[in-house]
Amino acid sequence: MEASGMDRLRITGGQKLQGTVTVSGAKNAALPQIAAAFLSPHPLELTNLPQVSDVDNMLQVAALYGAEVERGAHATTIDAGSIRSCEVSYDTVRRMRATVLFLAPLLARFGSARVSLPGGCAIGARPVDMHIRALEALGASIDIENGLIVASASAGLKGARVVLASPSVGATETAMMAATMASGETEILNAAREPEVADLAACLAAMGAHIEGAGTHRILIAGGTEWKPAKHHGIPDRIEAGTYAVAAAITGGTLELTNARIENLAAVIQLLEAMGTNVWPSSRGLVVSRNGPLQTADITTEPYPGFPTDLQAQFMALACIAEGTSLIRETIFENRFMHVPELIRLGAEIRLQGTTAVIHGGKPLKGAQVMATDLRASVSLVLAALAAEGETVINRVYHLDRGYEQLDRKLAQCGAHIERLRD
Ligand SMILES: CC(=O)N[C@H]1[C@@H](OP(=O)(O)OP(=O)(O)OC[C@H]2O[C@@H](n3ccc(=O)[nH]c3=O)[C@H](O)[C@@H]2O)O[C@H](CO)[C@@H](O)[C@@H]1O
Ligand SMILES: C=C(OP(=O)(O)O)C(=O)O
Repeated sequence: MEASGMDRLRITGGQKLQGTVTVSGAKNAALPQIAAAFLSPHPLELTNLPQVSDVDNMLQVAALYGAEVERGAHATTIDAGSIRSCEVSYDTVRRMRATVLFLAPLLARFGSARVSLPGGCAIGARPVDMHIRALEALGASIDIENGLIVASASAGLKGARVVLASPSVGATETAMMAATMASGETEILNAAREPEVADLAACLAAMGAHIEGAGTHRILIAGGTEWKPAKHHGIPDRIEAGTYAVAAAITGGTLELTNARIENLAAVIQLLEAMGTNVWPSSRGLVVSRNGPLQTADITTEPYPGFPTDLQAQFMALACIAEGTSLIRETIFENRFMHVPELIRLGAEIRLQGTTAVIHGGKPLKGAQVMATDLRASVSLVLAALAAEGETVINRVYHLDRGYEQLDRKLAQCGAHIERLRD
């Protein structure tokens, strides 16, 4: 049955999760790769694609530009041979910020593009000034007109040094994609080092691009790519893996996370261990287990390889269970504490002091009706509910469906008492 926007999740807490969870492909790797397909007139086949609504929406937007999109369960082929650099309505793109990633490929391929300026969202204002500065450094002229980013480079983009003011993931991806079609070489300095950036580079390389240094602060891209048909298998979702690791820790259970890549989770594993959870590699991924008491934490979100902002809300739920005071500082987004009032509804004691959350853990959590306004905030409520006494109903499940493939089924298979209430 199709998931509805108004579905709710009912969770009865108290079960120790046991079993195996298969980690899906990374949403945040898939989204830029769908945009990258626009650089080439040849088909790009993406495998290990997660079945999440953000991917569906991104593919729908690709189709609006004229791409031929074939969709399998965990794969897609995007043929951008006959796309147009047209305008897609704000209503279509406002649901997803990642659609701004179509700007660079459209501009690089057609010499002009008009893409809706994405709005802010629940976690922050999220401007795209660094994307724009990067394209300007490559020779584009850019104006903002009636809510649109209007970009042109009639003489083509020219390779250059692009120095990012901070290591933005999206701006690094924009610069890297544009540079593959510029004339000459581009050097991106202060580049984001996230694994999803390196995976985009691997995808672009399979398509014919020449890129060095992705995954480091300095990326070199040779322009003038001769594109070819390509196939790329995306990396597993490190944020989904981290979320299930917290599910094991918060319930005092044991989960094997198949496909999880230890090398992309170093800061997360270090923190789990510091909080009293055991983590070890298995032949298929990693195992996370807790049977002793949880310890408090002192967490600061940072760009990769630091602790990821996309796991901040989940670890806040975990800190609520640890006896004593934990601190969580959010340094990436200015408003990413929307889960705090809802965790308080479940009985947590949390005080906000500017960008720091002070969690007085160890108070018993009790089920309640809750809802959240973004993906990771929602999943933190699911995690807290797994550890809470009694029944929790989480509204607005569509936030979860944006980025978690079959969350309810994966948790139920490991013993969680979780049920999707269809609208
Ligand atoms: C689809 C995707 O991959 N999303 C991820 C990506 O988002 P996204 O690519 O949007 O995140 P960025 O790394 O660009 O943003 C980091 C910070 O820089 C700011 N900024 C960014 C661009 C810009 O032009 N100007 C500016 O000020 C943002 O508002 C934010 O405060 O990385 C974030 C940080 O790891 C993750 O939380 C998101 O899950
Ligand atoms: C913030 C996230 O995604 P997006 O950048 O697509 O909003 C996320 O995945 O947690």
